[in-house]
Amino acid sequence: MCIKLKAECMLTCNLLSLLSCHMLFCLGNNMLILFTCLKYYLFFFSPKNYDGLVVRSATKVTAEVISAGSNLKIIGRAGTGVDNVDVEADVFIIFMNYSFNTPSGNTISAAELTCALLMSLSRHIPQAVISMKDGKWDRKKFMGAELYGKVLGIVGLGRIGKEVATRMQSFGMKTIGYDPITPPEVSASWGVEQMSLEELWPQCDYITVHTPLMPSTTGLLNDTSFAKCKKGVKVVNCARGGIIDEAALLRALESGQCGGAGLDVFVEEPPKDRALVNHPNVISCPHLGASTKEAQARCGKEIALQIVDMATGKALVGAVNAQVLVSSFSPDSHQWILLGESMGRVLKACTASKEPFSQVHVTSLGESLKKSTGFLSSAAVVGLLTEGPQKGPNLVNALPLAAETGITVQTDHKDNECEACVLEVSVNSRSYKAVGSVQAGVPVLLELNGSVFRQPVPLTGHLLFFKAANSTELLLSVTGVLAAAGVELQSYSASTAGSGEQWYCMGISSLLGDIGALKSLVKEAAQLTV
Ligand SMILES: NC(=O)C1=CN([C@@H]2O[C@H](COP(=O)(O)OP(=O)(O)OC[C@H]3O[C@@H](n4cnc5c(N)ncnc54)[C@H](O)[C@@H]3O)[C@@H](O)[C@H]2O)C=CC1
Ligand SMILES: O=C(O)C(=O)COP(=O)(O)O
Repeated sequence: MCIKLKAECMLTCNLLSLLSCHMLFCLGNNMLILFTCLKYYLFFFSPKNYDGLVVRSATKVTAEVISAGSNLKIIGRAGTGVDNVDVEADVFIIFMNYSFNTPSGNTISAAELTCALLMSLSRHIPQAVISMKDGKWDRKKFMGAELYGKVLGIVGLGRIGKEVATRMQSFGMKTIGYDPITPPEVSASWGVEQMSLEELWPQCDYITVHTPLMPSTTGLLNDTSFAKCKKGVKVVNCARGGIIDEAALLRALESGQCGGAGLDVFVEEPPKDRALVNHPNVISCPHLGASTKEAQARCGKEIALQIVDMATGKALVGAVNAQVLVSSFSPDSHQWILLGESMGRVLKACTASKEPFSQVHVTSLGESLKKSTGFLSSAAVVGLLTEGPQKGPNLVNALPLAAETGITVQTDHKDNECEACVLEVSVNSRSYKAVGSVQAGVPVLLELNGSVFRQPVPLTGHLLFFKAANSTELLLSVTGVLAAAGVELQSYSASTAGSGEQWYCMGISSLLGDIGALKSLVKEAAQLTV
């Protein structure tokens, strides 16, 4: 048993050797993780086959991708920015995936590339290289300027901003900066004096941005802020395309307000509009900040360890619903989760009223299920909220989703001798109840709305439930309807004869095309596939 890996694209393969050694030996689960940095991996792989997805920045993990991944439990971002993962698409998605990233793994690499771009801008190195390859010897054209004594403005004083600052200080640059969160005394301890952006713009010879891309940082450098800068200011963007407004930058380059730009990132990658890339004062890279052997090895190792930790129940402090998710990886819990979900589906199908549930009560019975009440209730709510066979709520988002739709979920535990799960729901002040257990590794239904089944009902395959008055003809009539519809009876269980009506459950070869055919024979009927 192991985590199986599928890698897409050569760039991710170098992660793989590290990842595989961690994953293959650490886990007792059978998970399939897809590593991809292909933008359109969906066209090649069906995400529903995977338990996990590990991406770099090029793969856009959209709401569509996430909802197509019905088995998806984890999205790992082997890198810093998570702007390519749509974690806030809607409530079905917010809690669905336990999303990791490896923020410090590529800090040094991104910082070094930033410094390289700053140096290249000051001495026109890339342009000089091209000119030499053209057979020229143009010493005048590439007159540069020292970095020594110049002022570097760093917008965003997080991990990368700090590393850039300390490196550029060794060139004798004065480093000033702005960050709404990093305290000024902290940045001062590594040599960066903080000030407002209004104060910062006019002082800088060079500006480098190191913030995430967010609404508040989109277009941080725009026409207005460029106008406040020193004429000829040089800028570097190794963070995300759009933090420096691309149209404003082009205008500033053309007017000479901006003397040069070093760009590793673009709003559109690769950029279709090549005006910036082709500008003589722009030097650019195809998003290479994290593309070093060391950064990829670190990010690969970190994401692998994070996934292993998650799957083995460690390092989950502060994660929403993490315990539920962890339990879903444990083979022991798996059948109980299936039970909870199946019971939810049975009660939903067998509830005569189609009104929404207002209250759900889940009780775990038996010492060994003491710690299972949480995931049993999530699983039961998944079953209760699932509409048809299509993908709906899942273990992680079920409880928040129930709360949002006004359903109160209560849980309880009782140290009975037997192990069982009791699910009760209220609809319009009527309550419905199911009791189930796992017997010989199979989820079974023991009781439905007060009727105790003589034989536990295995909750697998196609099931037909009906409630009817106890009579000798009933079974013959029902099997007649099944036979007429070409449906085979595979198993049968009746509840103990109470007074009057009883619940029956039949395992059938396929669902009836028209359950209404039973109308004249039974009081209530429902069919479902679990
Ligand atoms: N080119 C590449 O290959 C790479 C790019 N990156 C990008 O670099 C960015 C920064 O990475 P880290 O330094 O590791 O992140 P970080 O989270 O350590 O630092 C970001 C800093 O930006 C600050 N910030 C947020 N809003 C701001 C605003 N309006 N003005 C000024 N500062 C603001 C935050 O307070 C934080 O201190 C990432 O978000 C990522 O998009 C990261 C790695 C590689
Ligand atoms: O870590 C980041 O934020 C990056 O931009 C690096 O992206 P990558 O993993 O190289 O596609």
